[in-house]
Amino acid sequence: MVQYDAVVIGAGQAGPSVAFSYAAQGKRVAVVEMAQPGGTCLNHGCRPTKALRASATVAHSARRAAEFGVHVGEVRVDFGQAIGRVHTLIDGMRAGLQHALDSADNLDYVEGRATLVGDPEGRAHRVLVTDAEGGEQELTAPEVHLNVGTRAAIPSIDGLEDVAYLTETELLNLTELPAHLVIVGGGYIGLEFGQMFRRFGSEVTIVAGGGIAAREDPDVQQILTDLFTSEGVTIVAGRPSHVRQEGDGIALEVPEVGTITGSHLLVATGRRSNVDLLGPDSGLETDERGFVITDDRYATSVPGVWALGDVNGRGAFTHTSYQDGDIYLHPPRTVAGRVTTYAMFTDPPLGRVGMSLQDARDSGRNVLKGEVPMSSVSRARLESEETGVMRVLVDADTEEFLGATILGLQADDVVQVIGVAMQAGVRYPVVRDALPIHPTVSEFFPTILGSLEPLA
Ligand SMILES: Cc1cc2nc3c(=O)[nH]c(=O)nc-3n(C[C@H](O)[C@H](O)[C@H](O)COP(=O)(O)OP(=O)(O)OC[C@H]3O[C@@H](n4cnc5c(N)ncnc54)[C@H](O)[C@@H]3O)c2cc1C
Ligand SMILES: NC(=O)c1ccc[n+]([C@@H]2O[C@H](COP(=O)([O-])OP(=O)(O)OC[C@H]3O[C@@H](n4cnc5c(N)ncnc54)[C@H](O)[C@@H]3O)[C@@H](O)[C@H]2O)c1
Repeated sequence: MVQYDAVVIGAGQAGPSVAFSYAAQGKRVAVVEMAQPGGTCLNHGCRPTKALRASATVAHSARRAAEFGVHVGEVRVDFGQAIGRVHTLIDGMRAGLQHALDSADNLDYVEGRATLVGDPEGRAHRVLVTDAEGGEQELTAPEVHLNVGTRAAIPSIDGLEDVAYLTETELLNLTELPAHLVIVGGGYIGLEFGQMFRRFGSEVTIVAGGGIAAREDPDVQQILTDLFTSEGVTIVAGRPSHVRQEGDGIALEVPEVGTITGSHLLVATGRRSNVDLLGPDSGLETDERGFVITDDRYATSVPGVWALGDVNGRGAFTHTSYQDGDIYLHPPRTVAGRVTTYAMFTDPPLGRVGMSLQDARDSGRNVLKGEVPMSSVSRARLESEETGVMRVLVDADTEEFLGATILGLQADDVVQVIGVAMQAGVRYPVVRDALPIHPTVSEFFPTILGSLEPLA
């Protein structure tokens, strides 16, 4: 049994920063990781997908080059090379983190799956670590920090377990381009991968229960549907009832549509919490979705155990997870009142913060709406990127920002103008009257905020 001052379980976004900070204060810390340091984001999430997206964007721009008076000849995608670039980048980033974990004083990096095995004497938590060969060691500490994240939630579809389906992890390990990628799920993962693989040259069919980008406003869903369709992606609304292997490929029965066949099947139907991997004796209270319940400084129902990142259900993004670590390390900061700004990295991307139109209608507040189509935004016109819309919602009585939906050029960055204003409690006339840079997308916020109308 090895004693520590703290054990961090999971080397995702929040865990390493807590561990490095503790170790720098002279506390003895163990970081237990069952897969690879960097967690989902670094190894099979944000970073490899955005690196791969960069190749897809280049292919798309090259195909459009003649529109801009640039002639590049035939565009040929070498998927092996594109994915090789991704792995080189990611391996380098992971090696940097691994080196930092291995070389920090007072910090032990322990490979294996951690289970919480109870606290019979009420003094220290016991963490059992089982490595890939079945070897076990026990660690004890008065403090345990959970950063165990989530994994792909696999829907119960008849026959699914008998076919070679992919999650994002296996998809990113392909070295050859799928001839026809069928994606179940039209959320972030389905749309980001769907557009990329289509731009690489795969046939792509998205089977979206509830439609694509189901949480967004109908006009946003329609713009995305039109965009994807124009690029040759097939979108069908429905939920597969049955899946089977058919020759080298797969066949899905979708009651609303019929049979869909493809060479590869990606399942992208949401995430589930990894709290179950901590074993049956963790004693942690969870919500109805299986996420760990915490207070505003991440304390769980078990004294001396904190939960940071996706596993606490307070965010589902790298930036929320990373910030959990930062907030935790800087008391008396709390997560209460955090404004979560986020983006879906289609091209063009969708930037979101706060209320959608439906949320605003449901709020019962006196809401004003301002919007412009991207086709009116001069920067977007100059770059021939006219797809999308900029929309801002404010409270007419309090002048607070309520939300923004920006679909279009640079929306992932542009939306942060409103996100920061909301977090800072800035009233909308301040942004309306601020001086913007020309020609940028953000320069349209004063225009939008100067022409607000009551929400119908
Ligand atoms: C394809 C994809 C694309 C994404 N793109 C974006 C994006 O562009 N922007 C964005 O903000 N977010 C994105 N996300 C979401 C983002 O990856 C997650 O929100 C983020 O990684 C959560 O970080 P975390 O540290 O909370 O958990 P994770 O990154 O999941 O880390 C948890 C770690 O804990 C380890 N672990 C779990 N249980 C145990 C155990 N019992 N013992 C030992 N170790 C354990 C896991 O192996 C893992 O390394 C994407 C996700 C996916 C899947
Ligand atoms: N850009 C980003 O920040 C980014 C990118 C990728 C992933 N992520 C994170 O990963 C999470 C998971 O992404 P995701 O796309 O898997 O989930 P999601 O929740 O965004 O979308 C899943 C979709 O699958 C549909 N669905 C569920 N079961 C189905 C079934 N049986 N048949 C057909 N459709 C079905 C749902 O209706 C939903 O629209 C996101 O919520 C986000 O937190 C973030």
